[in-house]
Amino acid sequence: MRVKFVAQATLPTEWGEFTIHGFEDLVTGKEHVVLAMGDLSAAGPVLCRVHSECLTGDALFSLRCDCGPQLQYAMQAIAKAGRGMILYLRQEGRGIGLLNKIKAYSLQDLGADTVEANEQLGFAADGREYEVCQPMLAHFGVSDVRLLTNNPDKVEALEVLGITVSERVPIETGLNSHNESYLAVKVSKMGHLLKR
Ligand SMILES: Nc1nc2c(ncn2[C@@H]2O[C@H](COP(=O)(O)OP(=O)(O)OP(=O)(O)O)[C@@H](O)[C@H]2O)c(=O)[nH]1
Ligand SMILES: [Zn+2]
Repeated sequence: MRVKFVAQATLPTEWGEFTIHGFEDLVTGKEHVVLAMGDLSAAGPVLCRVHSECLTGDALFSLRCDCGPQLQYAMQAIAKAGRGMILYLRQEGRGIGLLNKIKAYSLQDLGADTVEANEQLGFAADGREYEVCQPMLAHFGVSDVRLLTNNPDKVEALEVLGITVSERVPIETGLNSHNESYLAVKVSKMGHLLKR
């Protein structure tokens, strides 16, 4: 088994009451969480966000990226729908870890873009993997999702795992003057589907 469910509790937020479910990743040792709301085992695809950890954006209000606003948007959308889930995966910095992401930011301060900085450090542009999503979704009896993402690779990664992505729901938010070129590179080099 890839993950072990450990505990759950209520998590009241500004937008409504979620439940938080903690999982131990038995391959990486990471502690992942799911925020859930509503009856996930009911019929019909579940509104779902697979969010990769970004300490700087999710918790420290950084304007370098769009992660914080995307997380808030997803929580609000799920609260509005009354049903949905966020898989919060601890793969910081597209899998390279927090300290390497800070090294990458340092190279970006000198002119590299988000992809070049990773490559200069000897990493792939995106080192994330999504295998852990399959057993986490299965824990909730979910096999069909409406996925909040702009990243087609993420849709494909879930489909390869046997998860049905009935719909890709765009999550375009958080544009500011500091992340404009960063988001443009996600479109031009990483294939993200952003209209702006
Ligand atoms: N290495 C690196 N990681 C970054 C950088 N900016 C954001 N991240 C990480 O990227 C991850 C989020 O990935 P994104 O590319 O923003 O978006 P996505 O998850 O692929 O796609 P969406 O579902 O549309 O949000 C988080 O783990 C962030 O910590 C960066 O400049 N360098
Ligand atoms: Zn971020």
